[in-house]
Parts: sequence; C-alpha cells; structure tokens
Amino acid sequence: MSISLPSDFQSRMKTQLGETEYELFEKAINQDSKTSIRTNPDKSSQAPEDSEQIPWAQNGYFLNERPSFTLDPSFHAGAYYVQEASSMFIDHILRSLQVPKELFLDLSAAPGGKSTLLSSYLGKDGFLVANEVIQSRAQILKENIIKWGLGNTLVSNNDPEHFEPLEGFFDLVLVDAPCSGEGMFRKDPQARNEWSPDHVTLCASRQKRIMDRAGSLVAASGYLIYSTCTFNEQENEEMIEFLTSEFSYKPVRIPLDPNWNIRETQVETEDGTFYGYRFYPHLVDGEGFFVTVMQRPDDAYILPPGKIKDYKHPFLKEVSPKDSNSIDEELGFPLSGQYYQLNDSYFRIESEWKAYFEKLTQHLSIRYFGVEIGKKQKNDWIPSHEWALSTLPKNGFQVVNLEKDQALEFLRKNDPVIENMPTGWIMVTYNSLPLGWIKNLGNRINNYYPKEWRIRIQD
Ligand SMILES: C[S@@+](CC[C@H](N)C(=O)[O-])C[C@H]1O[C@@H](n2cnc3c(N)ncnc32)[C@H](O)[C@@H]1O
Repeated sequence: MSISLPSDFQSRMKTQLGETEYELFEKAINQDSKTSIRTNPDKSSQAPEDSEQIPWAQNGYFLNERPSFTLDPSFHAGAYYVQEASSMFIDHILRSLQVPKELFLDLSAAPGGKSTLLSSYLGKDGFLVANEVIQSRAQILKENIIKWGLGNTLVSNNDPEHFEPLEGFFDLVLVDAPCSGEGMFRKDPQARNEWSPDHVTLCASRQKRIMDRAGSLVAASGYLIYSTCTFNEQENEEMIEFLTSEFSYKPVRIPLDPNWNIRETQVETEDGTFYGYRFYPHLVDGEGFFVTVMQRPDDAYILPPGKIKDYKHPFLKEVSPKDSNSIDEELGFPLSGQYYQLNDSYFRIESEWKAYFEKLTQHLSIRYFGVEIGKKQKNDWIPSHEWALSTLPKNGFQVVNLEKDQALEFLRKNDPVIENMPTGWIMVTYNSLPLGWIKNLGNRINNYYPKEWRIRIQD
C-alpha cells in the first residue's frame, strides 16, 4: 500500500510550486526513480551497457534496468558507485569552477557517494578528509573508500565540533547535511512517515549547529558547498541567510544548461545575491536535491599545516623518508610515498600531504588513511585486502582472473574452485579488476576476503 504524503507537506509544496505544478510534482514522486551509477575512471573507463550519460556528471550514467549490484563482482571491486543522479551535480560544480585540487573536507560523508566523487576529482593531486560522526556509518564509509581505492583519502569519525582547531585549514568543505529528506519520499516512501513541520525545524537547527562550525573551516579563497535532499526553504535558502550573517563569503553562480531543468533560486543578502540549485523530480531524472556554493574572500584566514617536529602519535609510527623510499622502490610504486605503521601494518600516503596528515592526526579520530599495504615478515609482504583494491601496482604477485561464478564464491568467502592454481599468494581478479587475495598452500586454500564484507545472497 502506498504511503500518502503528509498534508502539511502537500500544502507547503503547493505554496512553493503553485497548484498546477504541484500535481506534476506529486505524480512524479509516486513513480519509480531511475537507477544511476558513477563509474570509477581509475578502475574502469567503459560506459555501462544499455545506459545513458547523465549530462552534468562526467562519469555518471542512467541505467535502463536495475541489475542486482550485489551479484556483480565489478561492484565489489569498486568499478562504480550506485548514486542517484542529482547528487552528481557536485561534479559539474567542481569542473565548472575548476576548483584547485588541494585539501578537501567532506564533513557528513557516509556512506561515501560524494566522497568517492571528490576523491576521483582530486586524483593524485589532492587529499580528502571524509568524516562521519556516527560510528557504524563511518565503518561503511571506510569500506567504500577502500573499494574506490585511490589512496588520497583519510576517513575520520568525529563530531563537527572536533574540527575547531582546524579553522581555515581546508580549501573546500562540503556539507551534505542530515535533513528532513523530502527529496527521498520517492525512493524511500517510509521517509514520509517521519516527516513533520517540527522535524523540519529540528533539522534546520541541527544544520545551523553544523554550519556554524563548517563555515569557519574554509581557508581564504576556498569553497563551501552546502547541500540537502530536501525541498523546503527553512533548510535551504534560510541556511544561506544564516551562513552569510555569520561568516564572510562571496556568492558563486554555477553555469546551467537550460535543458537540465535545474531551478536556480536567489537569496538577497547584505553581501549580495547568493544562488541555490534545486532539483525537482518532475523536472529532472533524479531525486530531490538542493545545493549552494560560496567562496571565502581572498583575505580570510589560512591555517598552514606547520611543521610537526618529532611526530608522535599514540598509535601511529612514522617511517623515515629514507625507509619510505626503499619500500616504494621495493614494491615498484612511484617514489613519492610516506609510510606510517599502525599495529605493524604499513600505510602509504603521498609524501606531499605529510604535514597536513600529521596535523589532522593531532585532532581527529582516524579510521583509515591512504592505502594499507600490509605487514612485512622477514623479507615477505603479507599483503592487505586494501592494497589489492587500491590502484597501486601489485608487482610480483601471481594473478588469476576468475569467471563470474568463481568470483561470487570468492566474495562469499568460500573457496573458489580453480584448476591448475599456482601456490603462494594469488591476487584474484574479475574482468582484470582486483577483488582480493587467496593463498594456495598446496593442500588447502585460504581466502582472505574480509569476513565482514562477504556477500550473503545466492544467485
Ligand atoms: C545526507 S547524509 C550524507 C550522505 C553522503 N554525503 C553521501 O553522499 O553518501 C548525512 C550524514 O550526516 C550525518 N550526521 C548526522 N548527524 C550529524 C551531525 N550532527 N553532524 C554531522 N553529520 C551528521 C549522518 O549520519 C549522515 O551520514
């Protein structure tokens, strides 16, 4: 049985859209949404079969059918992320503004849709902090960042308040805020039951608390992006008013193709006209979404990372630049890595981000960073699953490419039946995409797929 739209919501939307347009909106919100994915250009450059390009996202595609993603090994290999189309507008924002690839923060990042997009945009040139306050969700975020595999991200598990010592530190801060979720009424009809005018007010005051901190974290000339998946003005336009009353920001206008049917909204403030972009389901093949962008003035504060002498951390041990270089050389990586040890395992980041990383570790609760390579035992490496899924080379290991059935067995953490398998460590792949490790000991096989990731459904 379909869940009806709350009557207060209906009357608010009628005021926002007018009666005639409201009917189109209501019809659209009760229809199925289109499935879309964003491919990982560092793993797979192919457009999916039977798909159509999303005009505002370079690697975004609408699929003509919704497949079972769980039963597609490429999904587990991080070849793509399932993301609704409107959210991918962030890609258009970054590219049209040519935002410099520096230090980015995604403050409310789980499960990682926008973080994986930011990570791809930054590539080898930038570094991303993907933060999530809820512990269990930070775990899912970590998993998705590992699968994406670019090694340019740190996952933290902090309340926005914990970022206070990092004011003026980030070149871009994205806050995809927890909201009343009106834009999800189509995809998740249960969300209709949770909606009430009081809930909207509660969400707006929580957003103010978050933005009160987030607004201060952006460095001079940096960008602040605020988004929600809700339609109302209280959580959107009013947040622009709030931000501009609390902080000094300049408006940013994003070029739009009129065929996209994205609605621009304007907010008059003492600092000029600011812009927001709203996605309605009767106008766009995506879910409800709102986003605004603003820029910190050039004379605002910048917090430099400084030099941390004799880096000390209760858990992390720095590997000297000389030893870091030797590891890169041994493993055939670009000679630009800085390593750290955590519980005897080695983690690699690009050395360019060393000072930034070390400053971040002084203040944040780190869940993952860079690429975990594995442990060293005498002269051998015990490779980590994270390394397999990363885009770093895996030189010197044997590789076995699996058929789909074998790959699914591996992902269920069963032992895939493979003929003429060599002994030792083997990286298993599907369509040449790394899935993980097995070790053939001759009389038995060990499957190193992480048990908490294993898939549980049958074909
Ligand atoms: C809309 S979701 C983020 C979706 C994510 N950006 C993506 O694209 O996959 C909002 C996130 O904010 C988190 N959150 C909840 N309360 C918060 C708070 N007080 N401060 C910051 N984030 C919060 C939620 O746990 C949730 O993961």
